[in-house]
Amino acid sequence: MSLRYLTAGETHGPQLTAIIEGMPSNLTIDFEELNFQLHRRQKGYGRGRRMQIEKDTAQIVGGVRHGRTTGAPIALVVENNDWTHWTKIMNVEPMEGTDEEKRRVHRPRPGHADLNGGLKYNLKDLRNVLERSSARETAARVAVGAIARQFLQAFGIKVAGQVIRIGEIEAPPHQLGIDELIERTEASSVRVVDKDTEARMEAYIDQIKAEGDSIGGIVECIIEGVPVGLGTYVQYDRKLDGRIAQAVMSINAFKGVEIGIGFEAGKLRGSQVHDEIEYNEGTGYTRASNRLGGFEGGTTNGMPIVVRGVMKPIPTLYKPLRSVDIDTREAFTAQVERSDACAVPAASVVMEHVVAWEVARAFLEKFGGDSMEEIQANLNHYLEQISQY
Ligand SMILES: Cc1cc2nc3c(=O)[nH]c(=O)nc-3n(C[C@H](O)[C@H](O)[C@H](O)COP(=O)(O)O)c2cc1C
Ligand SMILES: C=C(O[C@@H]1CC(C(=O)O)=C[C@@H](OP(=O)(O)O)[C@H]1O)C(=O)O
Repeated sequence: MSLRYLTAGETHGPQLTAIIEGMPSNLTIDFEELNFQLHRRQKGYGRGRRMQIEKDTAQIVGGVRHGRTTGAPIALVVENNDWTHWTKIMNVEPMEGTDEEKRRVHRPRPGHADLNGGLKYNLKDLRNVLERSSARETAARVAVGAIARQFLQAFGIKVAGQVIRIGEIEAPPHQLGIDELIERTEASSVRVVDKDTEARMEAYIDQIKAEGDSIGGIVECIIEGVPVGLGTYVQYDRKLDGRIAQAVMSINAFKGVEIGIGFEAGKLRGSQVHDEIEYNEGTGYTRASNRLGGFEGGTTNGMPIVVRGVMKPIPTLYKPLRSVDIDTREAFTAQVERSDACAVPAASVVMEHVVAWEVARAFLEKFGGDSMEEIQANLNHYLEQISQY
């Protein structure tokens, strides 16, 4: 059985819940680090008022004893502080003439899941769609991914993320190593490495917000220290680049994904794209460059995994777009719900965690075992084998 998880919970309900199955025993859980990852997801310039209400922390309510995993399913919970303000709206049926009726959502927002969800599940209060389609759910996914991240870290694998673009403003390229990248992006309100870009992005987000509009961008995730041989070319659904692409596309508002130079590859010649193979005593086989972002044949090649994702602008607009009222079928502007103007920095943290999860899953498939010790022994054996190759 491979590693898997499910989440449940509504954005204005009491809590988000996740169950992880397949984590080996004897992984030490650093609770402070887990909560730090949740905190990172809440930050970022352009977020709305909700992030001032929430102070996300995960409670682990199953599968961990004395700070270590036991091999049993891990259950975790992230409470919604906002629930106290929403209890009545969430619990009382919105009947005509009541206060709750005023909070019923019936003018779907273009770009959000409202109308599709209403039609598909036959729901006349689109709040039932909004509650689950909200990116609040990504708090649970970051909590899950933070455990995967700790699993990877135990084998020397590091994860970083950065914002590459917000709307018209692109971050200039840099040559920083992963540790410095982590340090610099952590100190930035928009998760970029240089202060000038940060200031320009902040001013740009302010302007967009003042105009009642929203903005998206491009984010990048880098995973370093991954051994060669995760994923495989032998079956379509075991290709790790494909699984990572699915994970990235599953993040709310993501409309595209690329690995390495991605779409650029369509413009260049083979000689400008493929990474030449070298052999060094000590480190073994390596590549002279990493344009293919760590993958050939759906399999890791030992170079850092580099993934980019594009996030569309936030659908809820304070200056709303045209829509149709589902009660009357008459043209109306879309409903305005409290909203972020830009969540690209937060989305970069989400991306780190969904990618880390997929890499951890592939790592366990390759070096499978029920305890951390067994997996370490399998890894050591494999590393010895490839050093002889
Ligand atoms: C971190 C994050 C925060 C988001 N915040 C908002 C928001 O405040 N308002 C909104 O309308 N959409 C927000 N979104 C986007 C919607 O959740 C998303 O567009 C919606 O679920 C529809 O799914 P789709 O865009 O993937 O098709 C956010 C997305 C992410 C990743
Ligand atoms: C709650 C989060 O993001 C929410 C994502 C979201 C959406 O429509 O996706 C809409 C907003 O919800 P609310 O109306 O409650 O403010 C965001 O705040 C979060 O990221 O934790």
